[in-house]
Amino acid sequence: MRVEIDQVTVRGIIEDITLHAENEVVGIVGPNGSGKSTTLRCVYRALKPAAGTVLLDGSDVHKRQHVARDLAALTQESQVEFDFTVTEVVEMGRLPHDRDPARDRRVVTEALATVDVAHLADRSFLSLSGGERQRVLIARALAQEPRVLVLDEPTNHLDIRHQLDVLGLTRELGVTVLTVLHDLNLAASYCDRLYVLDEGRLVTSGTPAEVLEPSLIAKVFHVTAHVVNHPTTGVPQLLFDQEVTP
Ligand SMILES: Nc1ncnc2c1ncn2[C@@H]1O[C@H](COP(=O)(O)OP(=O)(O)OP(=O)(O)O)[C@@H](O)[C@H]1O
Repeated sequence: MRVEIDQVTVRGIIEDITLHAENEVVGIVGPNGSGKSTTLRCVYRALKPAAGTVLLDGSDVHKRQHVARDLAALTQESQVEFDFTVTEVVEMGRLPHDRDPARDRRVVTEALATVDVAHLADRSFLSLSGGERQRVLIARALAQEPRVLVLDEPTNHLDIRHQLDVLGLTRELGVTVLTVLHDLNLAASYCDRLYVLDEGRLVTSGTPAEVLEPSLIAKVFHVTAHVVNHPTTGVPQLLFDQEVTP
């Protein structure tokens, strides 16, 4: 599915953001407070931009019906307030779809296994660790069988193995994935293209190799970076000096 964010402005926070993604993994990176989450909020309809549009396959997300059948979001606000079991939480992902008990069960079981939480199926969500909760929330998003997956820092709380698992999975899904990532090396490894935000504006976009170069890193993040190619994948990775530039 095609996602087009066109000249979106949220007053005082982001200005004139344009971003396109279609059946690829697109990363949004940038310093704290640069407007990454705000941009995503306009996509999953938590915010209506003051100007600009967000289109899903050409139709305005704010006017479209049944958006939850197409789009799932794992957000900074994704929470479970009550004491549901893990299975119940993941089953919530099926709510946008017409009921089909056999299929629903199969999809939920598969989602639990995919993010390695099947063994927690009967546990209370509120009793889980931070990383376990995060994986269950990812399972809920997968159970929604979205064509667009919006992820705000999906690797939060995850150990390195589960970070790699979850990001690898986003590539295998073959759907449009829009993800905010703080770890630039993970972004370089798993994203087809990156958009860099700074102070609410789009600075540049392109493939990780095009975008993640030392002068851009210095300008946007105020650190000195060296680019090395990963010895087995050849993907550019960054090594940082410890000093922070003013
Ligand atoms: N509802 C709001 N009212 C006022 N300011 C807001 C609101 N939402 C966000 N902001 C401000 O807008 C800026 C961008 O916030 P946003 O959460 O989009 O940044 P971010 O790039 O996702 O940051 P981080 O990396 O810290 O998660 C921040 O300075 C934030 O304090």
